[in-house]
Amino acid sequence: MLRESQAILIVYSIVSEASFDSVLMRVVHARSILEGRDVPIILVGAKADLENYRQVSSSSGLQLARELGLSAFLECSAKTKYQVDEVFETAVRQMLVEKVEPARSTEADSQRDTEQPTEGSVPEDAEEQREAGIHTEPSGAVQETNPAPRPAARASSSNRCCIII
Ligand SMILES: Nc1nc2c(ncn2[C@@H]2O[C@H](COP(=O)(O)OP(=O)(O)OP(=O)(O)O)[C@@H](O)[C@H]2O)c(=O)[nH]1
Repeated sequence: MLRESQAILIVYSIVSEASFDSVLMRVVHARSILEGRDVPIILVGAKADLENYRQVSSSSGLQLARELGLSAFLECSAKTKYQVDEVFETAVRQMLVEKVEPARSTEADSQRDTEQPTEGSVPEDAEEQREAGIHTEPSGAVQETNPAPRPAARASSSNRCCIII
């Protein structure tokens, strides 16, 4: 299952430092199974409604995602539904730009592809972060949805997303 995934969500709980500490191990494990395939890995901090019990800051989540070269970082709450849709939308968006099937690009396609803005690594500067799609939510939660640059491609009907909790 993991081997055939086209997007991977690695989920920890913001109220459990132990679950956050296990992220590195889970990313290493996922990458070892992917054997070099460039599959987007998205880091998700769950139980974001439990702000009063928070053990892992949003900035720690974002920093780890950056350090590990992950594709995106978000926090969500299954209980309140906060950003749950965004997690899956991000996964799908990332899958659609992933090299799922080599695109048979036409001249028009290649022209369009080269006109798209180049998305890069996560900047430190606040203004650049805003432009890059990193949002600071009213709750203070940081959402980083800017993907690392990936080749344009076509989605296949058999796209799979694997969630590691
Ligand atoms: N407050 C809150 N509780 C949640 C959320 N998601 C899950 N839970 C609760 O966390 C407990 C475990 O949820 P599960 O869905 O079983 O998750 P799990 O990964 O199997 O279990 P844990 O590792 O114990 O969290 C249950 O009591 C859930 O109701 C959330 O977003 N907010």
